[in-house]
Amino acid sequence: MAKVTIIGATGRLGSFASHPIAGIPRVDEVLLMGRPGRENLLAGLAHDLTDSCAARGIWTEISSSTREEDCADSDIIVITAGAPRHEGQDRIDLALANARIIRPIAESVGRHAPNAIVMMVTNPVDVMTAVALRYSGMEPKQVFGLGTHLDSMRLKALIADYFHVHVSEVHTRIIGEHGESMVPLWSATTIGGIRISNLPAFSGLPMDEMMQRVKSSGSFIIKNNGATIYGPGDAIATLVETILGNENRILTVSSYIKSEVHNVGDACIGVPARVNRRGVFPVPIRIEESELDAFRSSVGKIRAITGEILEKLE
Ligand SMILES: NC(=O)C1=CN([C@@H]2O[C@H](COP(=O)(O)OP(=O)(O)OC[C@H]3O[C@@H](n4cnc5c(N)ncnc54)[C@H](O)[C@@H]3O)[C@@H](O)[C@H]2O)C=CC1
Ligand SMILES: O=C([O-])CC(=O)C(=O)O
Repeated sequence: MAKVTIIGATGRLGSFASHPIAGIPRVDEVLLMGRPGRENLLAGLAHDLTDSCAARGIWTEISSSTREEDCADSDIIVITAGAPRHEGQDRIDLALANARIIRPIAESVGRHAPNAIVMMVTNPVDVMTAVALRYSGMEPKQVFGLGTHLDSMRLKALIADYFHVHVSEVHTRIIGEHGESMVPLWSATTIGGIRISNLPAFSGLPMDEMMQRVKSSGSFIIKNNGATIYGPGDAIATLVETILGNENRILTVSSYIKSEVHNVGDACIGVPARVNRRGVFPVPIRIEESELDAFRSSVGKIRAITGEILEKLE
């Protein structure tokens, strides 16, 4: 059984994510953490979530705290603390302000829960994953970000809709930045195990429109509904379940890569990784030349921004 801690639990995403996480059978304890001064909010949330467990007929212990040391003994720590973007902003615009929030959180997690697996969600997620890795002092396999997993799921749903097939028949992947420079791997996209380029309807596939839709999903939802909650919340829960179930699924998460993709690396970025109870393990892959050029440029962008941010934090 496992303890999952959510840091940033009073926020819109943190509070929603706690709901599916509390329902995962291998989770027996959920700790909702927030900043000092938020005790009442956290207590109310914990009480409501306890009621939700009762209504679902499950027994998960829900607690709340503003004391850093209480994250000790966590198996997984999900970090959603930090500012969200507003209409018109790019995720990258949040980098310095959120890095200043994530640094002390990462230091505290490294001190109190050095054996946990840390899932970074705060944006810009690739840069924040690097900040968490640096300041927690933990190993790369232990610290990863939600990366392009949600983007990959968004594309998967669009492809399933276009080909009129069940979503589980579609395998696809977006790698690179969780942001403008993300790279769809059309060469690795299959339906029922068949490459989509071998299917008759492929010639009409509106690839550019689909990618535009994926890239603008976050801003569309923020503009119309204030925040993205259900998509990322359930994506977070899927990852928690994959880790605790030691499932060895290949999911596209932000991990530190040295040179796993055609010698491109030295950044935390969305890549296919094997996810299990010990953490995340990027899978060395070969991709097509045009995809590689785009991935190289995405890695270059994130490496440069990460370098600037880490320098400013020193
Ligand atoms: N990677 C992804 O796919 C996604 C990432 N996000 C990111 O998750 C983060 C949270 O989003 P929301 O929950 O919508 O925002 P929110 O504003 O509702 O919640 C933010 C949370 O961060 C906490 N916080 C703010 N400043 C803090 C500080 N100085 N120290 C400690 N905690 C602090 C707040 O108390 C609150 O709990 C944002 O950075 C957002 O961009 C959101 C959706 C998807
Ligand atoms: O768009 C945002 O700012 C939130 C996010 O990362 C997403 O939903 O993809």
